[in-house]
Formats: sequence, C-alpha cells, structure tokens
Amino acid sequence: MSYLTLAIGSGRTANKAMKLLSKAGIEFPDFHNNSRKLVIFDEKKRLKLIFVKAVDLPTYVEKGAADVGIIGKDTIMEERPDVYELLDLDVSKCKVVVAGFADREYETAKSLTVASKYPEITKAFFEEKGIRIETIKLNGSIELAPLIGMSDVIVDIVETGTTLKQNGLIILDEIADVSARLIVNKASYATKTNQIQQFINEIKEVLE
Ligand SMILES: Nc1ncnc2c1ncn2[C@@H]1O[C@H](COP(=O)(O)OP(=O)(O)OP(=O)(O)O)[C@@H](O)[C@H]1O
Ligand SMILES: O=P(O)(O)OC[C@H]1O[C@H](OP(=O)(O)OP(=O)(O)O)[C@H](O)[C@@H]1O
Repeated sequence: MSYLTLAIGSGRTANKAMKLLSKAGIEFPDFHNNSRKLVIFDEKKRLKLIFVKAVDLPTYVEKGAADVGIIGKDTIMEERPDVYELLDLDVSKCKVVVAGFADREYETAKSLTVASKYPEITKAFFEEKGIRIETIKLNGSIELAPLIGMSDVIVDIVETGTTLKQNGLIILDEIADVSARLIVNKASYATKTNQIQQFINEIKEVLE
C-alpha cells in the first residue's frame, strides 16, 4: 500500500497536530522539537509528513502535492481552496475578530481603514456590513497598526486576549470561530478513499 502525504503548518499548529497524531498511535521517530527536517515518515511508513508554511498549505493540498492537510479554519476562509474539509480537530482554537479602540466610532462608521493578514475575510465581512473599507495587508504584529495611526481597526486572531489587552484594544465584532481542520485533496479522496477514511477514523477516535 502506498503512503498518504500529510501537510502540517510548520508554525504554531505543528506541535498540536503532532500531539494529536501521537495520541492516535501514529509516531514519527524523526520528529524532535528543534528539528529542521521538512519531510519525515511515521514508523509504519503509512504517512509521509511534510512541514509547510501555514498560508501555503491549502495550495499543497489543492494541487495534490499533499493528499491531506491540517490547517486553521482562518486560512481556509482566506484562501478558499478547492478541497474537502472533512474533520474539525477541535485544537488551535481562537477567533477572527475586528478589534480597535473602545472610544472611536465603529458601528456608525461609513468607511474604515483596516489592517489585516486576512484581506479576503476582511473584504467579505465589511461588504456584508455595508461599510466601505481600505485594507492594509500586513503579515504580523497587526495590533500595532491602530496604535501608530496606520489603521482605524484590525481584523486578526484572538486567543487569550492578552495581545489586545496589552495594547489597549478591544474586540468590536466577532467574525468566526477558528479551529484546526483536516482538509483533503479531491482526487486523492477518490483514489485513496480507504486509506484516507482509515486515517480520519483513527484521528476521530482520539478527539475529545
Ligand atoms: N494566538 C493564537 N492562538 C491559537 N491559535 C492561533 C493563534 N494564532 C494563530 N493561530 C492558529 O494557528 C494557525 C497558524 O498560525 P501561525 O501564527 O503559527 O502561522 P504561521 O504561518 O505558521 O506562522 P509563521 O509565520 O511563524 O510561520 C493560524 O492560522 C490560526 O489558525
Ligand atoms: O489573544 P492572544 O492569545 O494574545 O493571541 C493573539 C495573537 O496571536 C497571533 O499572533 P502571533 O503570535 O502569531 O504573532 P504575529 O504578530 O507575528 O502574527 C495573533 O495575530 C495575535 O497577535
């Protein structure tokens, strides 16, 4: 039987995903905390694991370079890949929110400048709300933008709320709940149905 290729984001989700796999009895002997190895196999050689930049992960799965992938719902919403989303893994939980200063007009604003890593989520959300926006695409430290007057608000991830609090910002709107999801390449699902289904069942069994 050939192996499945599984893509995992190399950043924050990697450890969570590896813990989940280990709980399901799928062990990767070559996985260590500070390892820079980008391709590893599980001990039974059923899974080839590749570590990719999270934002690129949907592309690997959509193009079939990976059969399956573990990725945050935020990235799925932003990239809208043509893949199957088959399982909510219920880890890496956070929210996509609009945040800004408490004392500025938000609900009554006709137009806003919004800084975000998520231009597509931002556009769709404010279109629906009927607020005209200019989006400033940033790749990190998003909370800085309103502090230095570069944007009125931000669209970003909140987990504990610490980053917002320490920068004097509050949640103004909630856009979506986020957790890690299992996505599957459509052609792989047709040609490797049993293998993929078995993998999903093994993971399902260890979800709380
Ligand atoms: N503070 C957070 N708490 C929980 N989950 C988060 C948090 N920030 C991000 N996430 C989730 O983890 C995913 C990966 O986030 P991360 O910031 O590690 O991206 P990355 O692209 O891997 O980072 P890097 O730029 O360091 O490679 C996000 O898409 C989101 O679903
Ligand atoms: O609510 P909290 O628990 O404070 O977490 C939220 C923060 O975590 C993420 O940033 P990340 O750590 O990925 O850093 P970044 O600024 O480089 O995106 C996110 O963009 C927020 O800034």
